[in-house]
Amino acid sequence: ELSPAVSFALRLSLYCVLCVMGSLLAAPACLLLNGGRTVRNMRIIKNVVKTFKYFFGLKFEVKGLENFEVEGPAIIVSNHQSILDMMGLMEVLPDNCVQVGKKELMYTGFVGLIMYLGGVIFINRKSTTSAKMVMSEVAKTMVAENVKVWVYPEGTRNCTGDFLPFKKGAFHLAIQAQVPVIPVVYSSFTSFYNPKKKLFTSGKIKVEVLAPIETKGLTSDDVSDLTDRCYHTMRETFFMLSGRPSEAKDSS
Ligand SMILES: CCCCCC/C=C\CCCCCCCCCC(=O)SCCNC(=O)CCNC(=O)[C@H](O)C(C)(C)COP(=O)(O)OP(=O)(O)OC[C@H]1O[C@@H](n2cnc3c(N)ncnc32)[C@H](O)[C@@H]1OP(=O)(O)O
Ligand SMILES: CCCCCCCC/C=C\CCCCCCCC(=O)OC[C@@H](O)COP(=O)(O)O
Repeated sequence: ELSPAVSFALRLSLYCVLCVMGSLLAAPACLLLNGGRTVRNMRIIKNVVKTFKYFFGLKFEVKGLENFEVEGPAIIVSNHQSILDMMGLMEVLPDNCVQVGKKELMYTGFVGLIMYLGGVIFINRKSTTSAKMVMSEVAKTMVAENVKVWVYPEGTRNCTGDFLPFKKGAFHLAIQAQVPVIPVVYSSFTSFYNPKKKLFTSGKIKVEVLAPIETKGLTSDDVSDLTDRCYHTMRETFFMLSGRPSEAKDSS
């Protein structure tokens, strides 16, 4: 038996190797089949990434996939615990959906290349003005091109077993484009993955796609309310899926 710390390092290294090799494999396929940067490449990327879970003994239990079947574009928001989230993302990713990511990810070699080819929208988190400009451009193109956009509203990875406060960008975007918000919640990883404790074992992740929240008729005045509503609904679902009592329940 390997010690947990050695096992942690090996398994995380394997994840990185899989990501790089997967990207090496998928990039030519993306270029040959679809000719360049397009959301259609996400199907190829998704099929490659969906095999990764078997290497780590991870199981996904998904509920509510039918909630993705909205007419036209939407903003999908979900909690962000770790770089492993990429597997959970690809497990449920609907067609025609791109993600918002920090621009540093573009410079990770082949992995950055595959994100670029898949149509990932890169934002500069150090410049609010430029991030907002990119996002309002997205509000226009997502409607014109019938694309869904996946945003991690916590804005950074957070594996503490609770949520960080939500940033409002995703909700501005939904209201500007007048498209529904579809929340997706992943149960806590803390029982099988904890980088601080050097823990990474096999495990089960519960995923729930929640009912779409309409934004038709809402204005910029409603952004805070919409953000709060999503935050509370998702956090309550998170505690429920993670098998812990909900604080939110007590107060409502
Ligand atoms: C084949 C094998 C392959 C293997 C590898 C494959 C790899 C990949 C395949 C693809 C997978 C890709 C996965 C990518 C995942 C990446 C995840 C990330 O990188 S998460 C980090 C980046 N994402 C985010 O940060 C999104 C969430 N953040 C926001 O929404 C933010 O609000 C912001 C970024 C837009 C701005 O942030 P910040 O500068 O911190 O400022 P704020 O405090 O949030 O806002 C300041 C005020 O501005 C208002 N605001 C925000 N947005 C808008 C807007 N669009 N219009 C108008 N106003 C806006 C906001 O409300 C604030 O005002 P206030 O008065 O305080 O309300
Ligand atoms: C030439 C450079 C070579 C570098 C090679 C790097 C290879 C990287 C390999 C595997 C990494 C897998 C990346 C999967 C994508 C997951 C994206 C992600 O989850 O990014 C974190 C980001 O959301 C939040 O950032 P912070 O938590 O604020 O930080």
